[in-house]
Amino acid sequence: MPPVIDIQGISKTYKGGLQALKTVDLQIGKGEIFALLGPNGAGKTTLISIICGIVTPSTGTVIADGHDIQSDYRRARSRIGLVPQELTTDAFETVIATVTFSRGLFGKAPNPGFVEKVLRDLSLWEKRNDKIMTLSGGMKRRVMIAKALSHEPDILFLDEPTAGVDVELRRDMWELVRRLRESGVTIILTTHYIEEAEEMADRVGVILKGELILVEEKTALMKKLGKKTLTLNLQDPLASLPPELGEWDLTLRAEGNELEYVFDSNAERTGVPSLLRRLSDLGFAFKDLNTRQSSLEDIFVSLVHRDTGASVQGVGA
Ligand SMILES: Nc1ncnc2c1ncn2[C@@H]1O[C@H](COP(=O)(O)OP(=O)(O)OP(=O)(O)O)[C@@H](O)[C@H]1O
Repeated sequence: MPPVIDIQGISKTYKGGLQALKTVDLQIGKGEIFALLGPNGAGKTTLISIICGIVTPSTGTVIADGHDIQSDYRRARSRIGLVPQELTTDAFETVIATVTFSRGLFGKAPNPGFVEKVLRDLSLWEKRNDKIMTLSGGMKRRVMIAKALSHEPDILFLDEPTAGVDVELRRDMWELVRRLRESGVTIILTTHYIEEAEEMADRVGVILKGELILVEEKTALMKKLGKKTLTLNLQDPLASLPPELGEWDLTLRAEGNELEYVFDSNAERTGVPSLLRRLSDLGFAFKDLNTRQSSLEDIFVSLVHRDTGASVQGVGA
């Protein structure tokens, strides 16, 4: 099946010379949930804006649902719904008028039944006659999604969909995204909440300094790069790491009360049994132990560190 979005050789240098995107090639399949991760300023919004035809690329082509976003803009754009990062709504209009008007902008015939369904799906029906300025921030964000869905797009972009919304609304949005995917909509989202990508995405792309450094199935990524951490709660605290334990990658935490060992869970020899044996030989007793699989966030942070040597800002819940 051909991809629903085909990005070939896209790059962007803004006026003034800043290269926001190096050459990006990416194909996204129909019905996929694709999460684009990256620190602030990595180029996520630039890439989304190019795919949606809002920013002109310096090189390359984007085909959305069979239509070239530049030479066949209107048809390509009509297939796409975009929920931008910024809340941009007509504050004095009612919810229903705004969403109905958005549909008209794409040349779609009026369909009050469809608008009602969108508003009900987003729990906005009760608020349909309220002016947007009177709504809470979370409700306004729902209105942005309703606007983006008003013309029945089959590709939906969500740029930081849950930034600044409470946990309950975030869960509601995840549920909505899943329902949309079940109805065949392809979803591309950018997020700073890695938990969001971990929860929902089929595939993950990591963008750093304008470069797409990795695109991978989420489960494969977590399996491949995932590490495990073994934590031992010591009976008696240690002042420092004994040199006899030098062959293991250990860290002393909690004022010497916890010994942490990070290991590759896919490796043939994890080093766990030999570590436990050595501890016992040395007479170090422990009260408890547990292991934890690394999260997508751990993986992301280590990737960013590896590539930039810098700390990651603005990442994480
Ligand atoms: N219109 C513009 N003119 C010049 N430079 C721009 C413009 N828009 C973005 N940039 C620059 O391009 C780079 C990428 O920005 P972009 O907004 O795409 O990043 P982002 O990954 O979406 O970041 P964030 O997570 O902060 O939203 C940044 O250095 C930004 O300052």
